[in-house]
Amino acid sequence: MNNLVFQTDRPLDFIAIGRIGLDLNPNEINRPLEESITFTKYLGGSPANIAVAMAALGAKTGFIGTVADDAMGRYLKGYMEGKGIDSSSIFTDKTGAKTGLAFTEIKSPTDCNLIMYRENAVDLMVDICHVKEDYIKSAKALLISGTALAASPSREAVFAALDLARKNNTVVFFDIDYRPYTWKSEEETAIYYSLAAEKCDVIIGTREEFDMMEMITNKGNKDDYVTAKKWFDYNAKIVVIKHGKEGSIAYTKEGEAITGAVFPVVPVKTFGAGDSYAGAFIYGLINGMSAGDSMELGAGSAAIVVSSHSCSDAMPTLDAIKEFIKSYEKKIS
Ligand SMILES: Nc1ncnc2c1ncn2[C@@H]1O[C@H](COP(=O)(O)OP(=O)(O)O)[C@@H](O)[C@H]1O
Ligand SMILES: O=C(O)C[C@@H](O)[C@H](O)C(=O)COP(=O)(O)O
Repeated sequence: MNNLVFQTDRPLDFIAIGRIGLDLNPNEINRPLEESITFTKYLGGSPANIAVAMAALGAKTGFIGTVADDAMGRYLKGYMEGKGIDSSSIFTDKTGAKTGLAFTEIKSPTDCNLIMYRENAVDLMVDICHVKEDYIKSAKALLISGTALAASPSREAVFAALDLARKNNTVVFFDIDYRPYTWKSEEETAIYYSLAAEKCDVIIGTREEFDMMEMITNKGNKDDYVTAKKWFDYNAKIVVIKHGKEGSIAYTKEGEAITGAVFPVVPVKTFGAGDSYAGAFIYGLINGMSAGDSMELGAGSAAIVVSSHSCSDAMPTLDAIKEFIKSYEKKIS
């Protein structure tokens, strides 16, 4: 049981809107990117990764977004379809915009960086006309992620999706997903993030992401509870603040503070922790699990994904997460 109300009579469990792009992960790891020679291409983009995570767990999943009118766009749409994700709202852009690229650098298990190529990024071409009320209404939950607020027309499309979700009792999750690329300034980011967060039921972000979002209204605050409480005065029912390998804490509007489980591992790379955590956490909540149990599922999924070379390709099934948690607990007992 948790404090969210999901409409049970919906054909889809979950829809995400926003970024879908490519991750190019070096095959020669534990060295600077300058020394990496070959790369493996994976589907990437935080909301797309979360959609893949949900589908791997068995959720009926859809996606709203735009892909390039070329081989990379076809690859990404085809990949989603291959995972059983409904692609009826994945549109092919005709303006010549290109797929956003994320080159990951895996210097060591804990020192990882990202270079994003996002000039004229096609994922930011998602437009209000791509957001259909019937589609939003067909799902129990909608996920928006912050980077889609960085520019028009994507910004307006996300706000339209938010309003339609609220009108139709589709529960809205907000993954802050702060990526400095494509934003003009930190102040601009904080303002649009806050306007979106006010409308959301569940907000998920790292401590640093909340610091960014609240830089105008809660400047200098480092207290997780003060952070969470601000959003309960609007529409939030759960606020999750992530602290990397130290774990996470969730606050509920009813006054609970839940410390999330964490299954520390020596990772291959740090990427993908947030997206896999979000996917399994949301899956748990939609399936009636408590916030604490959902956080445990998220932490198990994240431990598996950081131990793998990719994000999207490594998203685990429910059985794989349960098996991982069982064997982890056996190992440390
Ligand atoms: N080295 C690690 N070992 C095991 N679990 C991890 C590790 N790093 C992160 N996680 C899990 O992933 C969750 C989200 O990670 P975090 O790094 O805070 O998110 P993000 O990737 O969005 O920055 C954490 O709460 C934790 O459960
Ligand atoms: O979101 C992107 O465009 C890049 C991702 O695909 C990337 O792999 C990544 O950084 C995952 O983010 P995280 O889960 O928050 O670590």
